[in-house]
Amino acid sequence: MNNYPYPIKIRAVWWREEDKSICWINTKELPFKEEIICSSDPGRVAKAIIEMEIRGAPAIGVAAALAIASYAYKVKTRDIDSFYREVDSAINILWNTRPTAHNLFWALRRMRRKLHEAVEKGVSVDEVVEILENEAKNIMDEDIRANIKLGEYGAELVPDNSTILTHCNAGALATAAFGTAEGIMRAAWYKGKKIKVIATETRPVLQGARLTVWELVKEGIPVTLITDNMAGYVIRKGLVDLVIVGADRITSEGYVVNKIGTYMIALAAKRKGIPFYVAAPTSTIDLESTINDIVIEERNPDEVRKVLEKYITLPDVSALNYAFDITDPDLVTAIITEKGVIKPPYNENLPKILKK
Ligand SMILES: CSC[C@@H](O)[C@@H](O)C(=O)COP(=O)(O)O
Repeated sequence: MNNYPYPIKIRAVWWREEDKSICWINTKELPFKEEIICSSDPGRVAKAIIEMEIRGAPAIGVAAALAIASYAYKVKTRDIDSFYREVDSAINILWNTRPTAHNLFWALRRMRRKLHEAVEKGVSVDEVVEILENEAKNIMDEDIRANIKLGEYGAELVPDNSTILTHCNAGALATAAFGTAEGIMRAAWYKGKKIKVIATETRPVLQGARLTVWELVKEGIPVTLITDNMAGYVIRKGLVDLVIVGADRITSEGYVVNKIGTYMIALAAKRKGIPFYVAAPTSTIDLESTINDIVIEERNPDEVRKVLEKYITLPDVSALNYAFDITDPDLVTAIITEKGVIKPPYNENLPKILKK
């Protein structure tokens, strides 16, 4: 297991075998400090997700699954019904952390299904614990493999010597490893394509400036940082050949929910006539949902009033803090998944690809 065709230099979340705990790199501290935290407490992992120590839709899903597996080892009771109730309430704690990232619910549903099936079969608590560990490890490994696969599909769409604009962090730190949008950049880079990246800073949490820049520098891929409000101008000026972003949720019609600011970039790309690609594993696609079901997370307005914990405005000014926005399907050139590149019409082609 774990034979990946490319170097895996950065992991956002992983399993620590010695004490069956989940570990993560605290992205709140990057790029200044590489702090590793390990825990088996679902409440602690939930806090890490809410406060964005762990963030990025696929990473959140993997972390939630590993947290459940780790907690299962710590449950004391050997009575299967009490065990079921305790693990089920841990699932609920993680369920109520961030409302937009589809991968969270997808991963927790998988864990709950395994728990339910095992208990129905009448197996022992120790066996269920092992089943949960295997399922969580599968979710993690599948995420890494999906990113590599979609990275390879996407790399074929990246011209040599091109400049890619990306928004926020859809990198290794937003997934179990390798990244989605950045997975494409990594695959293109390892295949020898000379690419350059323009990264937006991504206010208010600065994932682009703090995380994307750190990752790309570590990889040796040339990166230039811009403020979010420069994106329109650099696209208009012809400094960008293509845009690649990640996604937190994709609806059945092909609406893309991604980091706030994505929509403005998609509009500018359309106007300029350059491709706007969305990179996401199929675990981000929710065929059951339509645009009416999307819940956009609203975070503490203090994130907008502050930069790196320091107020930049009057502390009591009214501020909005939508964490995500919605990009219409007609602005999306293609959705790149581990099952292939999906072109419009998305309402017809998404279900076809997902059934593969
Ligand atoms: C691969 S996750 C999707 C990303 O493009 C992006 O929206 C993102 O970084 C997630 O947001 P975050 O709020 O940091 O969890």
